Amino acid sequence: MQRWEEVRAWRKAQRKTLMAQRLSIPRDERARRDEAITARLRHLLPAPRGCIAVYWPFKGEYDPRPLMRSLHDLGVRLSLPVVVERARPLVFREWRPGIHLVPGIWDIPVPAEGTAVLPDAILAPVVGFDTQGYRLGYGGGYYDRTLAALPERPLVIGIGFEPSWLETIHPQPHDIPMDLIVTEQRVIRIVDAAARRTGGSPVADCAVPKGG
Ligand SMILES: Nc1nc2c(c(=O)[nH]1)N(C=O)[C@@H](CNc1ccc(C(=O)N[C@@H](CCC(=O)O)C(=O)O)cc1)CN2
Ligand SMILES: Nc1ncnc2c1ncn2[C@@H]1O[C@H](COP(=O)(O)OP(=O)(O)OP(=O)(O)O)[C@@H](O)[C@H]1O
Repeated sequence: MQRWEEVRAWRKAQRKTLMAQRLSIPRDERARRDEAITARLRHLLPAPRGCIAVYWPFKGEYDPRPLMRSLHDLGVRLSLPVVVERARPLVFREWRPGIHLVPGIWDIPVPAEGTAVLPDAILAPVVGFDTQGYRLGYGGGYYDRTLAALPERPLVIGIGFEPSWLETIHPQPHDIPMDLIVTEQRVIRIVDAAARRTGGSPVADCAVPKGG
């Protein structure tokens, strides 16, 4: 599959299947999977500094709200994505427990106001992910556009349930691979994500000590 029209139609069908599958997970089973993901993320994200972009869950995504509260208590600065303009990069606005949220695009709650922050790490909910670390989202291209526009590359952590795996999403030039994928069963590090993202080699990304 090469042509974008073909890939786009295929992705649309995959989204439909994966989302229906996700929404059919029974409530107690979902709670178990959510807890397992929360436990993994607590191990991965202990730093009481830095700024992490999270999200307000909808359509059966992993619910990061318990994690958000505990990270906040640890002193981590959190932010939520806001679509300020269609087909433009996302803006991340600071979130703290109790702040005023208003319905954004698709009625997803977003901070009513607040300054834009640049996250060091982004938790990105996925509809699907593939064996090379590429993300299938809702078709808006928002995360890809945002990553392409950010001045510095944050760590991108894709979050989803095990049945969201796809062999390939048929990556296109605009698709940016994630660094880590966390599911209820495992954490997968995408070894060459950074290299594929910049088009360089992994070696070129390493700091080389001067004079030796
Ligand atoms: N919880 C959560 N919040 C999130 C995201 C997310 O994935 N999860 N987003 C992550 O991106 C952003 C919202 N994403 C959106 C993605 C697509 C469309 C949208 O309008 N889609 C078109 C279909 C496009 C196409 O198929 O060509 C539509 O529904 O008409 C809207 C919002 C920001 N907030
Ligand atoms: N950096 C970019 N600049 C301009 N357009 C982009 C960029 N990244 C993605 N797009 C466009 O956005 C659309 C994204 O489609 P794609 O199937 O990759 O979305 P997605 O990753 O599933 O969506 P989302 O990230 O919103 O959940 C495509 O039409 C693509 O051309």
